[in-house]
Amino acid sequence: MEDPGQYLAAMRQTAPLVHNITNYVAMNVMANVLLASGASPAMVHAREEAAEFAGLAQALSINIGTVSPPWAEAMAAAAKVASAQGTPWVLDPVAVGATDYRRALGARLVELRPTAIRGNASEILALAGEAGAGKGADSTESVETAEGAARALARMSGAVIAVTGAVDFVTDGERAARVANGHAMMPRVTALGCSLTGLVAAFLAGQPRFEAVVAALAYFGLAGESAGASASGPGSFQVAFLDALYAIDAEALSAGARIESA
Ligand SMILES: Nc1ncnc2c1ncn2[C@@H]1O[C@H](COP(=O)(O)OP(=O)(O)OP(=O)(O)O)[C@@H](O)[C@H]1O
Ligand SMILES: Cc1ncsc1CCO
Ligand SMILES: [Mg+2]
Repeated sequence: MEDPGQYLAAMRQTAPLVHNITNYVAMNVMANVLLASGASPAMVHAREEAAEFAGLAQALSINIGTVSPPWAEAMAAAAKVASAQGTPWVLDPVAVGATDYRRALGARLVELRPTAIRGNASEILALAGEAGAGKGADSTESVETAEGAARALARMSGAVIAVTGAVDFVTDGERAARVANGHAMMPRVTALGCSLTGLVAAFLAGQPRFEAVVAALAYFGLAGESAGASASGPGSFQVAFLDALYAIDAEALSAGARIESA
């Protein structure tokens, strides 16, 4: 993909308000990731206001990590508004293969037409109806194992599917790309996948879907590489990672992105 940096520049230019209905673990990490990157996050999940707030935002992310029934109703209501208004929204199906409740909720949210779905390999396999229980929120499968499921899920749902792991895979059902940026420390820090889902939402605001998702993944992975070069473990990695998201500009992203069509 030519010039992924333009999508970072466009996102920073608009500093989109990103509405996130996310999990308790991710809230702080994700809000900091979005702020460091140049977006404007708001974590809003009450049933009484989620739909109204979705109507104000430029993008929405929905993450089922610590869901319970009132949150599920807020998620569905917000997703309906976003889809009706043409606001991009991204689903993060955390541990969707683990329980019947998550499987049913995942299927219900997919029916509400997310613009993109971002998950690890086990989650994308499970959401596509294939095996892939995962180990709670962590993947037990490689990204390559989930590529076929990702293509099928893209065609079935109409969403761009991003499967993340050592090398990320993105497809809209027709086109596909691999993003090799990233660092092995990233899965040792909680909620980075969740935070990436919010960032994907931010990049999608007003931008073409496939390109925006690929650029968001490359930017996130490149920040991971930069942080990994100086960190001595997962603790210092988190701090260096926020600094790297802040420091990387459009030129650095275009120079450092490792994207190949697949
Ligand atoms: N082994 C690895 N090497 C390099 N980068 C990785 C590796 N594993 C994950 N990543 C990167 O980490 C980021 C988060 O992806 P990951 O697949 O770990 O999400 P996740 O499992 O949903 O995380 P969480 O549920 O903890 O939020 C992505 O940018 C991905 O490319
Ligand atoms: C650890 C964990 N448990 C539920 S959500 C979450 C954050 C990573 O997905
Ligand atoms: Mg996750």
